[in-house]
Amino acid sequence: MNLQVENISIEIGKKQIVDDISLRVNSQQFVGILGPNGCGKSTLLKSIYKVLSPNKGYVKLGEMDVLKEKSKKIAKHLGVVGQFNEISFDFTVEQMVMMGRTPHKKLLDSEAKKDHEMVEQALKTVNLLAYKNRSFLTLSGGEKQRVILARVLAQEPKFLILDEPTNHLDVKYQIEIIKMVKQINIGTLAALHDLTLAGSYCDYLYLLKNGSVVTYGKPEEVLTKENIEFVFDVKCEIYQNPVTGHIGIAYL
Ligand SMILES: Nc1ncnc2c1ncn2[C@@H]1O[C@H](COP(=O)(O)OP(=O)(O)OP(=O)(O)O)[C@@H](O)[C@H]1O
Repeated sequence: MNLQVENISIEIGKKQIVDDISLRVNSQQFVGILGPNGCGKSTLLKSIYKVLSPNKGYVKLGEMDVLKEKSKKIAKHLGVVGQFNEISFDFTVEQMVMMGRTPHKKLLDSEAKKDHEMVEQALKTVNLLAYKNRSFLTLSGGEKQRVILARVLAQEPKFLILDEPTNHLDVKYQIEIIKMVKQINIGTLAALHDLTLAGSYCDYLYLLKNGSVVTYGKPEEVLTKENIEFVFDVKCEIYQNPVTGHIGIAYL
């Protein structure tokens, strides 16, 4: 499924947080949003997954007008991994992942064989099957993040929104999660902080500053020393990593 975001502006308490942003993610593309803390990445993503109403603009997911469509219909197609995954009541890992099946069920539907199979498969993928009866609240930050990803996998989405999906994860799981998401091979829009990771795995990047898009394009077009200094206020040199062949960044 593809995503089209047109002229989104979001004002919160008279402050312009997102200023006329348009972007596109084609189906099967992995697109990254980069920018400093507070530049509006999460706020923009929230407006796409309907937690926040923009003041202006529209969002199309496939043929659906996201801002007008019912949340349940959107949830059948759109999976979201947010930045904070805290919950107040405790659930087991299995119950948390089963919640991903909710958009596919009718009112009072019980859990069918297929739901259990999907949950098991998703837990296997994130390497947490052995944790299925553990209490979610007792997990580490990285384990929680993987459970949330399993919940999204069980949801069988056609498009993914990820807000710093590698938060809390050690280097092994950072890479695994990104690879896993790429393997699902559906349109994905992800806010990321790690520029090297973004440069290695994203097909396309949008670079934000103060709520606006500064530039966009392929990683090698966006991750230049001039753009990085302008947006993040740090000096660096860009090189080709001799081992991976991807973009390397040496901060000065
Ligand atoms: N509900 C709110 N009320 C007031 N200000 C808000 C609200 N939500 C976001 N903001 C402000 O909007 C700006 C953008 O926040 P946002 O969370 O979108 O940034 P971000 O780019 O995702 O940052 P980070 O990289 O730190 O996660 C910040 O200055 C934040 O304080």
